[in-house]
Amino acid sequence: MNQDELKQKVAEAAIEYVVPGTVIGIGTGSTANLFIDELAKIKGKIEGTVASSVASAERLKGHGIPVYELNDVDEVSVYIDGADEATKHLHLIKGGGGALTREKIVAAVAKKFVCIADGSKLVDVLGNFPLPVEVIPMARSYIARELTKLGGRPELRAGFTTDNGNVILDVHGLQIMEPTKLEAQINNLAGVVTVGIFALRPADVLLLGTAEGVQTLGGK
Ligand SMILES: O=C[C@H](O)[C@H](O)[C@H](O)COP(=O)(O)O
Repeated sequence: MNQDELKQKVAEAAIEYVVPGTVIGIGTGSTANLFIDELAKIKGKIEGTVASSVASAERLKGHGIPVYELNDVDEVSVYIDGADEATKHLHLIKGGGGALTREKIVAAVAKKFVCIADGSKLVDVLGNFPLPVEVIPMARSYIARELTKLGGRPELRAGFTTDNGNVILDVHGLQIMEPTKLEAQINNLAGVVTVGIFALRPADVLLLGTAEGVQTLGGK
């Protein structure tokens, strides 16, 4: 099976985690898009969704699936989203598509976070994938200097603005041995909106698409 077929398998498997009659949190990216297409087949069974990006909201609406503002819902039963890297501890790097801030917010609200990814995303140590950091534009140079002090090589994502009007620094060359510590450290820099490490609030379940089938890591 190729990577797209593996993504399709985990998108299908994630349907099992949809809680009928509730609001579902929806991630961003190619794997989340496949999940949205699967969700469309059972859209009558859910109350609606909250989306972590404008792009996902548009795709959901295109399927006729209700999309609510997060501020208008009391509860998100489950958040389903992809990742750029994941460990067996369910720590993640996210933000390859630039949606990390809204993703972290919806993940924080959700009772359960189900991460869906093809098996190539599983790593022993996070950091081979350049770590996305969303930054307020006026703080870009300062934050780049601070990230360099932490051992990384930040690169501005050229020509890209987030849904929140900010820029992304992609940090190369990090070996993230202590994800929770680095997440807190980078989040504490004035001007950082969000760092793409998801370790303080890791996934609860990781569904990995492999040639042998869908593997489940973490709780049910
Ligand atoms: O900002 C984008 C998100 O964090 C995505 O979940 C991540 O980049 C993985 O995307 P894909 O499913 O396309 O590999």
